[in-house]
Amino acid sequence: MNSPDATAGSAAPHRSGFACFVGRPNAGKSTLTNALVGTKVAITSNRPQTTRHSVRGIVHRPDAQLVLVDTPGLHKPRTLLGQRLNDVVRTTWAEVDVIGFCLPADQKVGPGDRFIAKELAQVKRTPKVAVVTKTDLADRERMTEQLIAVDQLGREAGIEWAEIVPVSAVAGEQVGLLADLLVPLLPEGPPLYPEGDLTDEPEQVMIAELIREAALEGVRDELPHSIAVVVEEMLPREDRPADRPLLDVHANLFIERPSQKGIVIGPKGQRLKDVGTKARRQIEALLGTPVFLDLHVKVAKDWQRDPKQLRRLGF
Ligand SMILES: Nc1nc2c(ncn2[C@@H]2O[C@H](COP(=O)(O)OP(=O)(O)OP(=O)(O)O)[C@@H](O)[C@H]2O)c(=O)[nH]1
Repeated sequence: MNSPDATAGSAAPHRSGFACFVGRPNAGKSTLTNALVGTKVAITSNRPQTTRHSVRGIVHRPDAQLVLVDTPGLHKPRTLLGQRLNDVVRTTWAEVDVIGFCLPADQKVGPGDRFIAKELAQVKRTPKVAVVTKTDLADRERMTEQLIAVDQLGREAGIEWAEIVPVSAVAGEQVGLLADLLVPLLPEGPPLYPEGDLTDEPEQVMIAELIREAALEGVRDELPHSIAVVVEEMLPREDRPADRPLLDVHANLFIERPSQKGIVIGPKGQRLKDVGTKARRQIEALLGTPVFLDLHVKVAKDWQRDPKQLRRLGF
C-alpha cells in the first residue's frame, strides 16, 4: 500500500501563492488580470483609478495556483480615500509572493513610474517582475527603447528585476509566458482555493463594481472619484416557477453633490436606464440567472472626506 510512484520524486513540486500588479493608472493591470484568469473578474475601464477593491483572480494550473490580487493605483493622496487606497496598496505589496510592475509599451517611463519604483524598492524581499504591457501598440523600435528604459529604471531605483516580460493582454501575446515566469517565484505548496474558483471576492462587491463600471462610461473626467455603489440586498423573487427564477438586486449609486445627479441620471432618466440595462446584462452573465436590478441614485455629501461614510460605503 502507498508505494510511492517512481516518478514522483523527480516531478516539479506544486507551487501556490499570491501576486499583484502595480503600475500607473491605466497601465493595463486589470486587463492583464482578466487575460491571465481567462474570464472577466477585475473591472477595466479607460478611466484612471477605477479599481477600488482587491479583486482576486485565480489561475489554476496542474503545477501551480496563482492568486492575483488587483490593487488600486498608487497616487498622491489628496483625500482620506486617497490615503486609504495607498495604505491598501502598501499592505498588499508586503503580503504577496511576487509583484508585477506594469509599464505600458506605448508610453515613456515617466515620473509616475519612478515614484512607484522608489516605493517598490523598499519592499525588499518580494521578487519583482517588470511587465511591459500593451505591446500591440508599440513597434519594434519603440519596444527596444522601452525595454532599455525599464532596465534602466530598475537600476536607478535599486530594483533587481526577476524578469522583464513584454505582453499584450488584448492580443493575447505572451500572457501564458508571463504565468510560466511567475509560477517559479511562488513558494511550494498545495492549492489554496478549490479548483474552479476564479475569485473569492464576495458576489455583492463584484456586482457593485459592475454597476459602477457601467455608470462611469461616458461621464466627465471629474466624476469617477465621486461614484460609489453599494448592493443593499439580493433576494430571489418569491412565487416564481422553478424553471424561471428571478433575482432582485437592490443597489444604491452614491454621488457627492446634488449637482452630479443630473449627469448620472441624464435627460428624462435615460442615462440611468441605460446604465441599469448594461449592468443588469453583466450581472446576469456573472451569476447565470435573470436579474431585476433596482438602482437608486443618492447623494452622500463629500463621502470621500468623511470616515463614517467611507466605512458605510465599504472602504
Ligand atoms: N491595445 C491595448 N490596450 C490595452 C491593453 N491592456 C489594457 N489596455 C487598455 O488600457 C486601458 C486601461 O486598462 P486597465 O486594465 O483598466 O488598466 P489598469 O491599470 O487596471 O487601470 P486602473 O484600474 O485605473 O489602475 C483600457 O482601455 C484597456 O482596454 C493591451 O494589451 N493592449
